Amino acid sequence: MFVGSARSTSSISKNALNSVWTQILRNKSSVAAGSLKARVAELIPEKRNELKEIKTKYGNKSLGEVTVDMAIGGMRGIKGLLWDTSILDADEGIRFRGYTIPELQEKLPATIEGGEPTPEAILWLLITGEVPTAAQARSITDDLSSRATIPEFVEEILDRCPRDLHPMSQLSLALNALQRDSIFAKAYADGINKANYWDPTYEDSMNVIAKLPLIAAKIYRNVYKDGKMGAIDPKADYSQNFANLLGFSDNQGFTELLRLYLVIHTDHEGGNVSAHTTHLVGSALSDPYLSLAAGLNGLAGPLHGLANQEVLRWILAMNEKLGVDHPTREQILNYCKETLASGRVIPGFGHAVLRKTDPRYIAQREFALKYMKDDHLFSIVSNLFHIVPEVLKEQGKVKNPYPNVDAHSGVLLRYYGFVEQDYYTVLFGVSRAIGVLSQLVWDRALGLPIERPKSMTMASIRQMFEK
Ligand SMILES: CC(=O)SCCNC(=O)CCNC(=O)[C@H](O)C(C)(C)COP(=O)(O)OP(=O)(O)OC[C@H]1O[C@@H](n2cnc3c(N)ncnc32)[C@H](O)[C@@H]1OP(=O)(O)O
Ligand SMILES: O=C([O-])CC(=O)C(=O)O
Repeated sequence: MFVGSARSTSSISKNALNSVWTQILRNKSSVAAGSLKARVAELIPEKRNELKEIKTKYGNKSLGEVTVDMAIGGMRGIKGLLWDTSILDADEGIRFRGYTIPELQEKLPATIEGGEPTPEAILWLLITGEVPTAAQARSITDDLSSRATIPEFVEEILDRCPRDLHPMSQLSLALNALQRDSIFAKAYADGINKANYWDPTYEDSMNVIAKLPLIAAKIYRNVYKDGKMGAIDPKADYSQNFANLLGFSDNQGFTELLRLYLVIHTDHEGGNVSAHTTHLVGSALSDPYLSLAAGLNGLAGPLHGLANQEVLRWILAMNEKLGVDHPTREQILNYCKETLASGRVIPGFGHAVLRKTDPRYIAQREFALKYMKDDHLFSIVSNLFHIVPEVLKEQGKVKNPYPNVDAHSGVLLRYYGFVEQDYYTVLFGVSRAIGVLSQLVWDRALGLPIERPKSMTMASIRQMFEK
């Protein structure tokens, strides 16, 4: 029996899986009226028609030129993906279904009066494109907590992991193991009609999102604490439950930070490594567990999500090296120059698409100004905000010298006593799941095909232009 579960967590047997799927297929009317799933079902014909119309009207139009530099340079700037849940403007930053972060903070339901919006609310928004009412957001809370169980064998796998196996590797391992219970994989094996792929994809995606706090907290409690964990409280929201499971139940500041963190990290259009990988692997009809695990393996890279652990490590290493808590401007400048001179990047700065300060950084800065303006590490982050861009600009090659989302998060988490920086990317992964799985439901609903771009050899590029 898994300690974090709200109800029996004995492994879902083959028969149980069969009956879940049979129920979904036979009893569509069991989808509660007004639920998120019912809304998705209503939107699907509309969206399929919209895509058909776009293909008919614009199918043979060009989205832009592809140069040899683009093919060699990480496909930067190539418009080659369909991704509806969010879009990034190089100067303005991210919009989630058309809304900026301040707009989300104004419009999405919160748990506390005037507080941060909830991940449940953005999940509804990302999947439907519609701002949920408080009752709709609450229905997601209830749905997720009713799905929040994990089988005993997954718990055992995590218990057997050595403590020095990186938390992101453990997360990926656990997701791959949970795949045994994929409703999509079962439905595919049973010969589901492709028109219905979205349904088990939705079920798997909601299950994954619901189970992630349990898995993530289990990893945290095993690696850094005594391995014991509380239970899901069906009355609490997703972030409160996650905070409880991690062992931060009395820390309201941390829970509120978690709400902000889990909302702003969800999605960053389709081309980033974690989103693109989830989409790519999903395009082979690998189920949501396998697709997300692949995406999170990409998130675990230091140029992507892992930068949020690297930033804090880098700041703390600076303080240790200098033997001070409040380094001067000159000391910070020299430390940045030393980092660059040793052939390393300054973590938390630069971006493949953004060309201005990341609005997710600004949202976190505002949170810090509200709740922890006198924290000494926040003052270092504020100094870096001004100093690093100067140093990077001097180099003359960095396209965006400004801070990204990862430059801030570690210092906020540490302020609330969440000090284990090697774990931070797991929080990012829990959040990113919400965005990439929302899109995955639409990938299957819209019948998007297997992804397979053309590659070139050096010889074939020469041949094209040297004839
Ligand atoms: C959630 C996220 O994933 S946000 C990004 C998190 N990652 C980081 O913060 C790591 C630090 N930043 C970086 O390494 C880069 O800015 C990236 C990976 C985010 C973007 O990479 P690119 O699109 O290739 O950046 P760009 O075109 O500006 O790179 C040009 C050169 O500047 C360098 N550069 C870019 N950012 C930095 C930086 N923060 N510090 C030092 N050098 C940098 C690149 O390494 C590259 O050098 P090279 O020509 O010798 O290979
Ligand atoms: O957009 C990117 O390439 C990286 C990023 O900020 C994210 O995925 O959140």
